Amino acid sequence: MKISFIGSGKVGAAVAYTASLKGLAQEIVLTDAFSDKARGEALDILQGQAFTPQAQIKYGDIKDTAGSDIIVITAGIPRKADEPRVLLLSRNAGLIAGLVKEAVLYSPDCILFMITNPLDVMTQLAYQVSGLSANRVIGMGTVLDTARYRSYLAEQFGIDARDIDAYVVGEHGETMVPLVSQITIKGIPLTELPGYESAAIDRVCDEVRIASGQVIALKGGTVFAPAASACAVLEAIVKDSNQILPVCTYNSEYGVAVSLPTLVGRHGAGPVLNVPMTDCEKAALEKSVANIKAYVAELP
Ligand SMILES: NC(=O)c1ccc[n+]([C@@H]2O[C@H](COP(=O)([O-])OP(=O)(O)OC[C@H]3O[C@@H](n4cnc5c(N)ncnc54)[C@H](O)[C@@H]3O)[C@@H](O)[C@H]2O)c1
Repeated sequence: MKISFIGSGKVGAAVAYTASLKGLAQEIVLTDAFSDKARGEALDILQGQAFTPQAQIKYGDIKDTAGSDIIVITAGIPRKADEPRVLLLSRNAGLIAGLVKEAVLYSPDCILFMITNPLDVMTQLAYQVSGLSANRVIGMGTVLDTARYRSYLAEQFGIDARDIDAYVVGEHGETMVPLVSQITIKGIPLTELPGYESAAIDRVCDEVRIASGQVIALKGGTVFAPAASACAVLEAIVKDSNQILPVCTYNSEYGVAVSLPTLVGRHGAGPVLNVPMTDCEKAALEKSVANIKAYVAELP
């Protein structure tokens, strides 16, 4: 398994490091517009190899990514705490279209894993310009928002986050939809928990919506939770586990890339699974999809 990173900034480097700790690849290639950055991050990971799973850790340019099984796109300009992710659209669209086309030339059989924001628009763009089938262009989507949702619910109710089934769907952005009606803990409805109160869920949903901005304001960027979330997706692909993750893929029903619970395995993503929703949640998802479509319409 060869995993290459286009962009070795804060997130790219952290995902590569986490992937190396999990032993997800035999070969990891780091690239960046600033080649010294890629080289520095690769050497830093390499120098810990005496105590981590063995892999070839390399740096280079796009040619060195040739024959990759997975290409992770983390290049681009991140947002500031008070900026919406969509502000990055004009900054990142041209850059990402060029990088995706070039990467696929060298790795025509790859799975593209998009992390650059605005995530949904960049996933749609990558699908359009790559020529790859929809199942091979996967955005991190609301996997990170879902991780935050489960983590905050776990903290609120004093339970293990891994026991919680709860999803955030829709846009990885302001109109994300934390699904409240279907939250279960190992199959038991959340409403059965001692101490359950609906106001607490509302507070958690509000916290999830502002979670990213809060971390960016405090430390300049989100790094560890994105790395854990990205590696959950990479692991599902590498281990062909058919795990259900709310990744972002082009959805023919909606006509745009959007995040919904989806099976993820060695073939990539799909099929998308039907999650029961209340009328209110369905309406919020429709609004979120409309928002993504409006942004996609702004693509040059
Ligand atoms: N989808 C998510 O859940 C999620 C989470 C966190 C961050 N992000 C996004 O990931 C992206 C990266 O964030 P970051 O914090 O690592 O930013 P960063 O500024 O630390 O890293 C970006 C890197 O991209 C590189 N780069 C720029 N142009 C390039 C090019 N043409 N070729 C190769 N490399 C190039 C830069 O040199 C830099 O090292 C941003 O768009 C950010 O918003 C997404």
